[in-house]
Amino acid sequence: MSESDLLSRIIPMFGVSAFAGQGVVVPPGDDAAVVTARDSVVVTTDSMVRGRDWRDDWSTGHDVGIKVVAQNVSDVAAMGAVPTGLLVSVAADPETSLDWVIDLTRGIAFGAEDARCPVVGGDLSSAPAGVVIVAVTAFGDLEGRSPVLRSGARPGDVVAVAGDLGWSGAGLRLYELGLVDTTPSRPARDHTDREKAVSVLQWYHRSPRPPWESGPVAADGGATSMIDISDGLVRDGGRIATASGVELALDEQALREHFLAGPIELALGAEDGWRQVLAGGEEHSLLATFPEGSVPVDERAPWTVIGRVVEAGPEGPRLTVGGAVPSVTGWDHFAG
Ligand SMILES: Nc1ncnc2c1ncn2[C@@H]1O[C@H](COP(=O)(O)OP(=O)(O)OP(=O)(O)O)[C@@H](O)[C@H]1O
Ligand SMILES: Cc1ncc(C[n+]2csc(CCOP(=O)(O)O)c2C)c(N)n1
Ligand SMILES: [Mg+2]
Repeated sequence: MSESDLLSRIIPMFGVSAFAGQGVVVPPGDDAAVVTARDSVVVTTDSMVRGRDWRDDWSTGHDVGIKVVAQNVSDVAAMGAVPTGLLVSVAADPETSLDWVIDLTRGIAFGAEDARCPVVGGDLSSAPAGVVIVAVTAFGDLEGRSPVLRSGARPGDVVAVAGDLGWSGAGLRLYELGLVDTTPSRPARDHTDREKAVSVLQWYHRSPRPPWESGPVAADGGATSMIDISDGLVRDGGRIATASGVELALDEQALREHFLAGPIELALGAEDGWRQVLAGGEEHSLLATFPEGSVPVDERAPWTVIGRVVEAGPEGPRLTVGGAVPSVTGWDHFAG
């Protein structure tokens, strides 16, 4: 199949016409798309690489599509913005099956629709044997809000999370332990049955649905800093601490109660599960700080208070859990 044949299959799947009038002036198909922007534009990019970010024996093309959209939309949300457009670039070994590419496209289209955000273009390229890379760029609109940076946390603020912690990391760990779940639809959250707990965690690892709507809610509520948790609570919380020059003093009891108890502890046990709560990557939940008394009340995706911001001590900016620096550090692509 030629490149233009493939594009003529892919582009209609994005159904951009549904978004006509919502900022897309020229849809995919020309040299570039044209979109309207009312204000400063939020822009971010995040890619996935076969073998590094997913394995074909665990994830379908559809899963990869959902996940790469989620990663990008959560970065937009972590600034306090709503997503307004996506660009999708695929570099694939020509042996990659057409079915896989179509499945990937369906997953991207599903994620984009869920985020109410059009795919406005992209690129197709071939890659050496075995290589498949999917790269997404996302645009966002702050709708008049000030961007929420990593650097605004102040002593006296409370630290809160929207979404779960450790689910994706626990799902990955369960795959690594040899459990293979390919439940086709989203399983119910289960706190009593181990098999169902395994299934829901592996599902979240394959196709996360972080609470990205909570980003603008947090910004409106006066969040002083925010980040999406892609490399684990400890590493990403540490980024807020460093950027803000403060200590994030997290409450071990609150973390264990809200995030370890339940599917993670059931599926992995307390010790391994706790590591995932602290250091599991790819969760894309939102971590934010708020002035005391202004944590938003959002029933759809509640914010859970997990600690406080305090002045940095002689050790400098850092993140502590129960008063100590955790021994786990989180994900780093290059740390080996
Ligand atoms: N190759 C690069 N060239 C220029 N800037 C980069 C490059 N890679 C990353 N950055 C910038 O460095 C910062 C941190 O990047 P990183 O990918 O760690 O983002 P993140 O938000 O922490 O992670 P994630 O994207 O998984 O949520 C971002 O501002 C990003 O734009
Ligand atoms: C096969 C396979 N091995 C390991 C992982 C785990 N993993 C990959 S990237 C990442 C952090 C976020 O990266 P980024 O900062 O690039 O978004 C994590 C935890 C996986 N998903 N699949
Ligand atoms: Mg991020």
